[in-house]
Amino acid sequence: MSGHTIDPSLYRPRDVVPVRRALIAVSDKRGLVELATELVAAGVELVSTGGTGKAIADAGLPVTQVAEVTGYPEHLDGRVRTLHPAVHSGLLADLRLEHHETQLAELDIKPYELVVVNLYPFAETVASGAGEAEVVEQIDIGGPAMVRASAKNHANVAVVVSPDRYPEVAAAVTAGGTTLAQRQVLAREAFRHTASYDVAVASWIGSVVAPDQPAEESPFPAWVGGTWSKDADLRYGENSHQQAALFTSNGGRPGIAQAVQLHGKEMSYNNYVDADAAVRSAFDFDEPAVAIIKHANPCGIAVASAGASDPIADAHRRAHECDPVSAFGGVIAANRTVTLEMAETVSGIFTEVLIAPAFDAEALELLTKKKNIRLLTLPEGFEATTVELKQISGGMLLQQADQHFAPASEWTLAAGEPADEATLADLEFAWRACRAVKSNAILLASGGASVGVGMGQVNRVDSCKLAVERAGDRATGSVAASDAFFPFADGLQILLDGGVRAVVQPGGSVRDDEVVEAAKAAGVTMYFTGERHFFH
Ligand SMILES: NC(=O)c1ncn([C@@H]2O[C@H](COP(=O)(O)O)[C@@H](O)[C@H]2O)c1NC=O
Repeated sequence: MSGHTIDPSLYRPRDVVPVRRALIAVSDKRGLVELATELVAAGVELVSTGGTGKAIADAGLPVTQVAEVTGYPEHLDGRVRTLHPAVHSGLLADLRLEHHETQLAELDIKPYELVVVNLYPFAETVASGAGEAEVVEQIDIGGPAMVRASAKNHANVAVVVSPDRYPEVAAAVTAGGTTLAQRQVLAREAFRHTASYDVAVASWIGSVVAPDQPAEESPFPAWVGGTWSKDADLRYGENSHQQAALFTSNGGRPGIAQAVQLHGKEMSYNNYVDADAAVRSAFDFDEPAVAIIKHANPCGIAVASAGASDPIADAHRRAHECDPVSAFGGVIAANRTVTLEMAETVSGIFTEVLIAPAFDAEALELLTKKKNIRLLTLPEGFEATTVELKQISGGMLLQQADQHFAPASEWTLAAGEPADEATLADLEFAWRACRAVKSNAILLASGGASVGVGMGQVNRVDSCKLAVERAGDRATGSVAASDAFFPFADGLQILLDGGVRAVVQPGGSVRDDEVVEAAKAAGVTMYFTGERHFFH
């Protein structure tokens, strides 16, 4: 049977509801005694579950244990405590309806006007690495039931799921009661809370207890849930006629969305997109590295040179030298603390955003003098994304992030002499750096720094032309990486004509022979990696 239909004329209006009786069952006991003290002072009768009731009683305040209300002791190891009509009828009675009031009186059940509940720490227990049995016991049943019942009945009951709301609710109670508008907002918060909680439970059971397929068949469950909360409305989206907002994931890994802004104007939509690309690129390296991004593509990536006195400053200087024209107004990510020396260079260049794990105090002091730069630190616990999501109309695509990287030791020599150690290191740098460049990607590098980047072209020939043109004289003697194979020898020929001396690419084209012949004819070393790094 679906829900009852009630004649709308039967509802008696109810706005301010004075609070006489409150049900409190909280796992997180922060602020509990303060709240209980204010409620008791306002003449409210408190009913509580075991631990909550004990904490209130220990503070010397009067409280009734819920077992006295239900007539049943808390049993089955606490699985059944509040699941009883004496509780739930008191939460669900719609006192705008005369017959609900009558039925409640006939059953001798007293209504609640305030419910304060927070749930067992399910997500925290999962995160702690606890075993299945322990996690199962942290699936709160009675709590969500009370929260949902009270939120449904917000015409009569105020439901509080966060200690942040205690002061305002206590003030309302003391002032004579909660208003309908207040209860509506609390109900909204309550349903979002239980929805997020159930998504966490459903995700855990579908990934840990009963995966839809064995992990070797698919790491993706047949159902994916997630909830996000709005962190900020942004000034506009990609363009000024598009509205946009930043949402942070509830319970996901912290990333750019949780970055802490230390200085500068509000982050824009494009700033977030570029900061994400910058971090993706710079944090792909273990050694000190800097990436400079424009329109989601790197216009300079470098690692510190061996023996540099200030490695991160050195990496930045060399990343900037790749393409100073494009770096104007860029978004920079550094994978190490920003030093004063790096700050001195950055402060001379118009930069939109600089994001790093931290800033030295002198660096921060210098950079905060610049009005236009935004300075951000990455959140604690930041880790690169392992699963990527792309929205398409009617659905989304999920994929594992491109985290597999074949080192030089796994490559095959396809043409020319084996590269010496320094050249091999440069090729490995170029191969890694090019996977942060939108396809078709060609990246020329020298000494652990990009010197020419050809990105996002619809054919590889144009990417080769771009990379060589941007590198200018620096193309001569550089090494090149191509994110996917050369379908013909024409693109490679542009690199060879530009003076590139070693190339790394996946190989695998039906015309590999032609490509290899062109490299051999030019006396150039070429390695095949056997894997590609498309990035769209
Ligand atoms: N079983 C029940 O009927 C039940 N009723 C309330 N709880 C939870 O018990 C906790 C409070 O317990 P205590 O007051 O004992 O610390 C709250 O997180 C509340 O959501 C229950 N626990 C789990 O389902």
